Amino acid sequence: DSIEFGIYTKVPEAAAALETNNNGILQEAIAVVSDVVSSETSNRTDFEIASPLSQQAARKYLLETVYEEKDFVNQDGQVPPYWEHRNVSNETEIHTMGPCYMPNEITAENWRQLILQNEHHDDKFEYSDVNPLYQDANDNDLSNMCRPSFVIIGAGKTGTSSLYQYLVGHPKVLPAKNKQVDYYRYHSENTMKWYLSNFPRAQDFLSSGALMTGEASPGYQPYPKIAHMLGHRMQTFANSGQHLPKRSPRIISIGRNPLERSYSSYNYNYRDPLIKKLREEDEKLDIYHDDEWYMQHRIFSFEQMVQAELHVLRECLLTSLGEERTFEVYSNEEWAVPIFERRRQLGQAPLIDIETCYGDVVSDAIPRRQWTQLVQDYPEKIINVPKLHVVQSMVGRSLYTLPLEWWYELYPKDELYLVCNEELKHDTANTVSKVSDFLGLPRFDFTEVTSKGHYNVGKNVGYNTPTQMPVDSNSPAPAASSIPISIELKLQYEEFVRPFNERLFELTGKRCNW
Ligand SMILES: Nc1ncnc2c1ncn2[C@@H]1O[C@H](COP(=O)(O)OS(=O)(=O)O)[C@@H](OP(=O)(O)O)[C@H]1O
Repeated sequence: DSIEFGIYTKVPEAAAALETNNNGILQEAIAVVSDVVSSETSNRTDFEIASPLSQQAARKYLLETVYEEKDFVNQDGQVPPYWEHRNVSNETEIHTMGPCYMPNEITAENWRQLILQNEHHDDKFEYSDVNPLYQDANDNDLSNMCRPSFVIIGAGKTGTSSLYQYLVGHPKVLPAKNKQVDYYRYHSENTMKWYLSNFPRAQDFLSSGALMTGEASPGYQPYPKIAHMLGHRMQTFANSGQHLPKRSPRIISIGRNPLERSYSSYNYNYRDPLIKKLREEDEKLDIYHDDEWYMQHRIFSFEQMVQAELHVLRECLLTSLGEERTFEVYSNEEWAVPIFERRRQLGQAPLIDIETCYGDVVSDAIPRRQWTQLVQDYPEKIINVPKLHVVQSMVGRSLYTLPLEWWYELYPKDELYLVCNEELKHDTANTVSKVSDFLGLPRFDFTEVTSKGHYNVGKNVGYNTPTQMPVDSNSPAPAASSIPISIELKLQYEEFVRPFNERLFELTGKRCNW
């Protein structure tokens, strides 16, 4: 009775609908007025509780309880990813749940409950529980799950952990289960459902009023196939029966002084874990050596490794070898061939997959051609480490433009953003603010968040357990001048990387101080 009272008094069209038996309009009307009705009577009927909630009504609730219109368009007129939605008549409207798939069979009552239940959340977000081994998980049902709105793709050792921690410090950004989900790099055989289970759920968005979540996996950037797969999968699953906008997340990349990045990677991916491992083995035999001893006897120096790699890269990139090998690898990729062709016609630099430069395994002892001489000259030194692909490309991963040229081919230019590590270091809060503006987030003062410190500094090992270092403690990263490399080799290195830096600045329209 109370429902009918509401309809007849508040929505005259519904009365007409009832008379003509037009059930569709009636349902809509019921949903729209149900909150008015519920405030008028505490005795709601079962009929109302079970009525399906229309998108329009759901949005109305959201705006009354969780969001404000101004959340959906920031001070620069930017809309956070996935919140903009064009309806059938091509008018822009806000999508009901932005990056999230609507909970299944949502009714007026359980929608209200979702919001109410979570009103007093305590920053602990829930993540769905999807077993990665369960390959048949039904990707058609992604209800309740939410997509990342940004992905920090790299480069490794440029400050990705810090930038991620700073961004999730924004009150409207929720963290992923781990900073580094690595889905497209190490788990791409898993379902999309598994990937999304690494992000907070629709309930968490509703309870906190968040606008987005995201992740940071520096293993994505170097690989052209990941550049393609990420966009392709996100768009394929965009609709999943719910007509979400067919968009990809925004892509963020950080560049850092190339030599400093190489040195950070040398320490983190090679020297430190290797010393740790060798020392553990020696300790079992009651032997103790200091770091210097290991550096002298068991570990290749930074200088030696840079020299070996530079040799291979010159051979590959200063000739047409890299181009030819890349073409060979990608000539069967449907998505890549037209890009090659178009660039050729426009006279643009050919795309290169730098991984093709390093060649195959030579033997058990020599995992890559570039180290042949080194391993023969110093047989007691060790080159095989667990993250060998990172070590083999210590210089290569500082040639940021090579992979990014692929990403820029595959994503709209205004959905990609380059951060300079040096700006992140010296003008931290401002730099994070600019990234936040790019993401369409409402303006927020990051000073308190960024002053907590630097993450994943120096000797920290483990991508998912960032160490935090106060910003005012001694600056973590060594200045380029204290990197153990001869002046001659440093000059060679710098001369080699310079044209690639320039290409990067031109590509991105942004110049860093190196
Ligand atoms: N705020 C800020 N500004 C500039 N630089 C910073 C910042 N925070 C961390 N760092 C330095 O970044 C290095 C770690 O980078 P990542 O977190 O991307 O590493 S990882 O690839 O995820 O392991 C690591 O470099 P090194 O210390 O030289 O190894 C950090 O010291």
